[in-house]
Amino acid sequence: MQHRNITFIGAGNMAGAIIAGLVEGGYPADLITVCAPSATHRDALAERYGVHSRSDNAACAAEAEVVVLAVKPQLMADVCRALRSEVDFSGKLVLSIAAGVTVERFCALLGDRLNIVRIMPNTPSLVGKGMSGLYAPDYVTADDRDFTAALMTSVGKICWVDDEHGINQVIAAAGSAPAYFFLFMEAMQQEMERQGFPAEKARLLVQQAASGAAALVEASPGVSLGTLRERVTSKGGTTAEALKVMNEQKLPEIVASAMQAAIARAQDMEKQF
Ligand SMILES: NC(=O)C1=CN([C@@H]2O[C@H](COP(=O)(O)OP(=O)(O)OC[C@H]3O[C@@H](n4cnc5c(N)ncnc54)[C@H](OP(=O)(O)O)[C@@H]3O)[C@@H](O)[C@H]2O)C=CC1
Ligand SMILES: O=C(O)[C@@H]1CCC=N1
Repeated sequence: MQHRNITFIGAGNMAGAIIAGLVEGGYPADLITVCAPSATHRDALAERYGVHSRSDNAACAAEAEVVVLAVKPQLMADVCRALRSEVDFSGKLVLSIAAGVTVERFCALLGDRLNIVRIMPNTPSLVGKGMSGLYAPDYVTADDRDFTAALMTSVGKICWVDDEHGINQVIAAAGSAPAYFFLFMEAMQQEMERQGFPAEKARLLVQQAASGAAALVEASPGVSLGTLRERVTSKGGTTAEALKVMNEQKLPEIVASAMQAAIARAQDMEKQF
């Protein structure tokens, strides 16, 4: 892949996960700068991955070919206004990983026809197992799209969406989704502890079941998820009883409502931020 000079504005959980995945995947650390007001997170990334750590957003953005906006959505407008007063974004590629801040909003904040790609990543990028949705307005060049795709492919898999609303749907299915699985796994671990297993053993059982199931899905592209489920579910057996409880208590409906709530929140944020 091409290597460009990248500045991350924000050094939090998601920026850190992408930086870790990039550097561990071979992206030159020397080409990455991370900017945040306090030294705590950015210096930890600098120490761990060898990237540059600085506090001056505008100076770092001005020197970069690629600026990754990785602050919380509610701070994005203030951060962008401060950048715009000092940085000329023409000729730069801007990548936003924020939920709920649209291309239209970024153009209003940073300049018309801003060269921007919206990315919706997730934290498993940290271990090279990320899933990112990507959206770019029509005028973004093939070269910039290819660079962004290669960048995010180096920390996981990618999926382009044609319509910007697709980013909100990606949030529901991938950006927020690790937390759904963690909640499910936490509940399983807690029940095993109630059953008398020590925490460490309970976690191991749950962790291996989850990562094994995910690996099996990945290794069986032609097999539906329903079929994989059925292969575990012996007639009259234990799994059938467990799934009966989950269906009686409407787990599929709960999941659907939760995903719809994530999408609705992203749409609210688009109006708010
Ligand atoms: N967490 C996730 O799983 C995902 C998050 N996202 C998106 O990523 C973005 C960041 O989220 P997340 O990493 O979780 O947030 P965090 O709260 O972990 O990190 C936010 C970072 O922004 C920094 N920051 C605050 N103010 C400024 C400023 N004025 N200039 C530069 N940096 C600043 C903070 O600095 P300091 O280190 O000094 O506190 C911190 O490093 C959000 O927009 C979110 O929607 C997208 C997909 C998944
Ligand atoms: O919770 C959030 O808003 C962000 C976006 C997706 C994951 N975390």
